Amino acid sequence: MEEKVNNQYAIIVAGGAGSRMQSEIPKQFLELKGLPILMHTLTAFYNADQSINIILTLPKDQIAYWKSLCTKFDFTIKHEIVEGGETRFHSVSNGLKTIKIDDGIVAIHDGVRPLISPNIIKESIKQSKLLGNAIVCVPMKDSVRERDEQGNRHLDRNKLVAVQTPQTFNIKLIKEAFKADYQPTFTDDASVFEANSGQVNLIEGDYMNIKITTPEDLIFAEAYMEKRR
Ligand SMILES: Nc1ccn([C@@H]2O[C@H](COP(=O)(O)OP(=O)(O)OP(=O)(O)O)[C@@H](O)[C@H]2O)c(=O)n1
Ligand SMILES: C[C@](O)(CO)[C@H](O)COP(=O)(O)O
Repeated sequence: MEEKVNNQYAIIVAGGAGSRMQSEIPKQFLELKGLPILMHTLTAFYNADQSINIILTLPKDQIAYWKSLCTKFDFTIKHEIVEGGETRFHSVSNGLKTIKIDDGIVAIHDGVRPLISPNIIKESIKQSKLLGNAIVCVPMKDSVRERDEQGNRHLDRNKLVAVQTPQTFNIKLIKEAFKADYQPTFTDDASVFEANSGQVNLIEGDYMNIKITTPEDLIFAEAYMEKRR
């Protein structure tokens, strides 16, 4: 009998230093409601679909620390650990290299977005299977301006969205896109995909799915988590 290949992957990128958080340990390991941020994130993917193969990128010098946290918190969700790279792009690239199949989907998600809901993960997987990719975003709430050497000008926010993760892709197509040389404008995976002439499909996200970047984000995240419970 032919063996059934599980072709759903998630790359959780947590290879950063968290310099804007200015904490002693990288922000992905800080505790929220008594559990390291990264454990909340991995749990959301596990709750969305237990069959997803989870790949976790970590700074090389933090791998032993993460393993010690897994023991301390008795964290048993299965995942493969991969060394992160110099930038987010390089961490994603390292994760993609460990996926040996082309026929399937991969959801790429920031480790520091622990409030992602399992329902949005499921929708992102469903739409990427139908359309080749699905990029989670939310409508802009603030008024926005563009500025450069010439000055600054109003932009129509009705045409703008704030991009979140997960960003989910057909594995073959995103691997192809990540063969590109790194550009500083590659701040997410959709921009890499688009540069390889890929049409990006947007799906509705959730304002609670914040990226924990600076200290005040921890306060919002705690409050959102409390509300969810
Ligand atoms: N070399 C890098 C840099 C970032 N990331 C990950 O990408 C996500 C989003 O990046 P960001 O919030 O900018 O994290 P940091 O790079 O850690 O933060 P900072 O820029 O403040 O140092 C995080 O989960 C981070 O760990 C990564 O995997 N590898
Ligand atoms: C991928 C991302 O979270 C989408 O909003 C964001 O672009 C990451 O940016 P950062 O420069 O790593 O903070």
